[in-house]
This record gives sequence, structure tokens and C-alpha cells, in this order.
Amino acid sequence: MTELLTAAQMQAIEKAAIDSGDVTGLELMERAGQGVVEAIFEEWPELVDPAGGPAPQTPRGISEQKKRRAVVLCGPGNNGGDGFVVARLMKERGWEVEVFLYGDPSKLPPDARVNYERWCGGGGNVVHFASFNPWASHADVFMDAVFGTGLSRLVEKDIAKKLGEAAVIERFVAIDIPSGLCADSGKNLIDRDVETGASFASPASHLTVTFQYQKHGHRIGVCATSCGVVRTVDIGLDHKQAMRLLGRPYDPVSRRRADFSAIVSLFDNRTLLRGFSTLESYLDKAWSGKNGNKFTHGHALILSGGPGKTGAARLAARGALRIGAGLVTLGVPPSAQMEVASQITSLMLRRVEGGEGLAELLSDERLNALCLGPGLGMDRARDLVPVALQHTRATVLDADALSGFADAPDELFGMLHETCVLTPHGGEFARLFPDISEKLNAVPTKGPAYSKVDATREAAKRAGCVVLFKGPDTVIANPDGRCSVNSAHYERAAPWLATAGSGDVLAGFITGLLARGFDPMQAAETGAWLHVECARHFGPGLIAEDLPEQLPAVFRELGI
Ligand SMILES: NC(=O)C1=CN([C@@H]2O[C@H](COP(=O)(O)OP(=O)(O)OC[C@H]3O[C@@H](n4cnc5c(N)ncnc54)[C@H](OP(=O)(O)O)[C@@H]3O)[C@@H](O)[C@H]2O)[C@@H](O)CC1
Ligand SMILES: Nc1ncnc2c1ncn2[C@@H]1O[C@H](COP(=O)(O)OP(=O)(O)O)[C@@H](O)[C@H]1O
Ligand SMILES: [K+]
Repeated sequence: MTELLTAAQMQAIEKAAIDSGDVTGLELMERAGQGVVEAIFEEWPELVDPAGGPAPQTPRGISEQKKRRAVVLCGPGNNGGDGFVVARLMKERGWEVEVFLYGDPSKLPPDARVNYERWCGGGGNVVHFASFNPWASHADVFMDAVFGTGLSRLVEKDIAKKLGEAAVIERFVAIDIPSGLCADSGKNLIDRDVETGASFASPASHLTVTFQYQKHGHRIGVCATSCGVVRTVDIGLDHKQAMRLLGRPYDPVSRRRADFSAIVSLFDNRTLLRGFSTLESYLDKAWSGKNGNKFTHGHALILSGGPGKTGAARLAARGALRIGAGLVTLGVPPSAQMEVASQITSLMLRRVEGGEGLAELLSDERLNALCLGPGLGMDRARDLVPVALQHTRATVLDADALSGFADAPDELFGMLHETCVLTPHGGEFARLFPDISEKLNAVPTKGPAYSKVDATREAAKRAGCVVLFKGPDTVIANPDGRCSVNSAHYERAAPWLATAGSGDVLAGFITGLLARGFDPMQAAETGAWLHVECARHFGPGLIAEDLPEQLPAVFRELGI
């Protein structure tokens, strides 16, 4: 698993390492700067030659070697300190380096101050940030070391404007995080124009080099789409000690003692594969035919809406079946029976007129996972959801099953149980959790700002079940505090997943995994991860129907 930290957690780890005497702040800063330089040359190997190739011929016909040039923008804290290290190391490599400083050198924190003095002592020049003109500056690489994890308030307009303009410059490298973005929420903390309320362009970079752990902001909010490529460089902090400090034991065997609320994880390939060491037992049974049969692989029931509205439930049902539920039944109102029957083959169909009909169907204990919401209709949702929840089966509530309770969210919360999964998009989330949504969408005035991670955790606690808050930065939270981010960014970007009906398929994936016996958190995480993998496997041009059909190939690639 890959841990995502808050700025405060990162600062605590660094402080503990320094206090223990294992390392000094200066050593950490040196390693950070070194890591940035190495990352730059890995990203752009053509820059390794400091001469930068022959310059154009002079009028006298003499060709002179042109030096590579870097501009480093340093700020008033330790992020600026990293910038001074990078400036020195680039100069040692034969580069011409120009440094601009925002802030008063005499007020730099101690380690940054030492590196400022080393830079000046080596003949380096420092110009005030006010003189930085992004349009007049020429460089092979621009380095943004203005603010890092210590950004605590809104960035002033004049700096913001220059950073925004600099963002369009070629090879712009953010040290730790693009300055002006909040490391915890990924939100833009740039001052607003007083007259229009509009923010200046959000900072962005082509390469972001962060240290040891990515922060939440690298994976959520606007920051996750503003970092270009993110490289995480090791600065030698001890992982076991760090996890112990933050309350999560390193050894998964002792998980009982873990403070799940401490660390957010990035749900990634490593997590999934580790998950699959248990999941394999399910999946193995399914496809090797050793032990199981279709009845031992779970039976999912997907409730459909009326005529002309059945597509969403059919998409979910197909997803549930492909992901491994042994049997999937669509519960349709009699008026839609012909429509659905003419469209399905391996799916089964039962008539479910209203609450009574559903209760009767659910007397069959083998129906172990339910999905309500896609195309269900508000009235039918109000009728069926209470009955479904009374039967305490693993249940996914999506779309209309959430919006149907917009005027009485507490009524819904009162009925939910711990094997439910709610899968709202932003609009549905706002209907069920209006106060939380308001906090999330408020324009921040200071850092760290309230984040999608905070919001999803608060919602899960209130609902008493798993909440999966959709988007390119899907956040999944359990009421016990466990939380992960399924990030469709960087190498996993799949913007074409934002297509009609793809959320219905996700609801089906999760329902299918619940039918297979996954616990709600694991079903939500695994379903969301596979959903993005399917989108990536298909590529642009994807429509929702294509998603379930990618699963066999995705499973094959995973070695399942
Ligand atoms: N600790 C370590 O060992 C290591 C840390 N490392 C590096 O340190 C970085 C964190 O350093 P940091 O904590 O000093 O914070 P940083 O981001 O430089 O900014 C703080 C300064 O900015 C100021 N300020 C804040 N907001 C402002 C605003 N809107 N407008 C104007 N000013 C504003 C703030 O002022 P104050 O709030 O104190 O008044 C303070 O002066 C981290 O990102 C990483 O790069 C690495 O070297 C690895 C080892
Ligand atoms: N830019 C994006 N990149 C990757 N995935 C996205 C993006 N935007 C939305 N998604 C995903 O697409 C799905 C859309 O679901 P939803 O909003 O419920 O749509 P629908 O109701 O049409 O099915 C969600 O799983 C969401 O996480
Ligand atoms: K920065």
C-alpha cells in the first residue's frame, strides 16, 4: 500500500527523525535537493549535458558553448531552503543559475538560512522576487520552491500572478508541491480578485518532486491535475518508525492496534495484489472450478426502474456478473418485464412490483447482495429502500436510492447498516450531506483547507457505513476511519470514464464483489480500482457498456 500523508503528519515524522538524532534537518534538506536534481535529469535526460549544445554562430563565425540555465524561485521557509540546495547542486554541475527570493533572508528558518549562506558563499547571487518577470526570464528549467507544506494562508495576488504565468513556461518543476496549492486538500489557496471573486490561474507544473510520501493533495482536488508528473524521492526516513509514530503498525499482523484514522492510503496495484492474496481464494474457486459452484459465488439482486428506465440497472447487473457474482437477478416492475426480458441472456429476471414483492423475494436467503438506485426512480426508491435495508443484506445504494432521500437524509441514515455502501457523485453527496458539502465547496481562506478526504470521512461516520465519493479522485471511507483514494490521475488518468452510465457499472461491480463475500470497504476499493483499470484498458471511445467486457482481460493481466 502507498500511504498518503497530511502536511502535519509529514512534519511530525521529520521532527521525530531529527529529534531522535538519526538525521539532521540539514541532511534531510540536502537529500531533498539532491532528489530534485536527480528527478529532473531522469525526467529530461537531454539536460544532462550542462553545455546544452552549441550556440548559434556569432557574426564572426565563432561558435560558443552555451551553458544550461536554471531559475530557482525560493520562498521564506524550508521549501525555499530546498531551492537553495538545488541551486547550488545545479551550479556544481556547470549550470548557470539565477535565484529569486520571496522574503527576508534574515528571517529564513535555520536550515534554509544555512543553505542560503552556502549559496551566497559559493558566489551565488540572490535577487528579490519582485524583480522576477516570467516572460523576460529565459531558462532550461524553472524551479518553484516558494511554498511547500507550510502554506498557511492565501498567497498574495502579485506572487500568484507570476506563479500562474510561470506555469505556462516549459519545464516548470515544483519542489514538493506547486506553490499556492494546499498539500492537504489539493485546493487552490491563491487570493481572489476582490472585484470579481475570481482566482488567478491555479499554479501548475510539469514535474513535481515530493519527499518520501505523497501528500493527500497530490491525489485530490485541483492539485492532482496540476502536478504534471509526480516523483516521490526517498530522503531516508525510516518507514517503520514513521508508521509507528502515526499510529499504524508496520506489521499487518498487529493491525488490531492500528489507528485506522491516521493514514489515508492510495489504493493501488500493490494494495490490490495484496488484497488478492485473499481474493484469489474467492476468484480461484470461481474460475478453476475446484471447489465452488455458481451458488457459492453469491447471488446479487439489482432492482430496476420502470419502462424506458431499465438500462442503468442492466448495466449494473452486467457489471456484477462479469466481476464474479455466481448469479445475478434483475428485479423489475411488471410493466418493464418485456423490455428487460428482450435485452438479457445470462441475467435472470424476477417481477418486483413494490415493497411487499421485494420482501417476499428476499425471503430467499441466497440473495446476498443488493443494488438499488440506478434508474430506479424516486418513488420506487422510497418504497423499496426501507424494505431492502430491513433485510440487512450487503447493499449498494446509488443514484435515485440516495437522491430519493434528499428531503429526509436522517430517515435514510436511521435505516443504514454496516454492510451498506453509498456511492454518491458530487450532486448526490450534496443532497444527502448538505452541510458537509457546503464546507467542502466553501472558498478556502487559510490552509490546511477542508478536503474531500475530510468530507468523505465525516459522511461515513454520519451514515455508519462505507461512503464512496466519486470523481477522478474517488475517496472511500469507512466509519472506523479507514480511508483510501482511488486516483485516476497521472499514469492512471482516464477522463473518458466520465461517460453516461459508468457509475451504474461501478455500482454493479461493487455489488458483485459483495456477493462474492468481500467486506464493504474492500468491495468498494476493489470495484473502484478495477473500474478505472477497465476504462484504461479500453481507452478513449469507451461507453459504459464496454466496461464490464474489459474485466476478463484486466483479470488476465493481473494474473488471476
Ligand atoms: N522539515 C524538514 O526537515 C524538511 C522539509 N522539507 C521542505 O520543507 C518544506 C516545508 O517547510 P516549512 O514548514 O518551512 O514551510 P514552507 O512551505 O517553506 O512555507 C512556510 C513559510 O511560508 C510562509 N507562508 C505560508 N503561507 C504564506 C502565504 N500565503 N504568503 C506568504 N508567506 C506564507 C510562512 O510564514 P508564517 O506562516 O510562518 O508566517 C513560512 O515562512 C517542505 O514542503 C519541503 O519542501 C524538505 O527539505 C525535507 C526536510
Ligand atoms: N475525470 C474523470 N476521470 C476518471 N473517472 C471519472 C472522471 N469523472 C468521473 N469519473 C468516474 O466516472 C463515474 C461516473 O459516475 P456517475 O457520476 O454516477 O455517472 P452516471 O450516473 O452517468 O453513471 C464515477 O465512477 C466517477 O468516479
Ligand atoms: K513549491
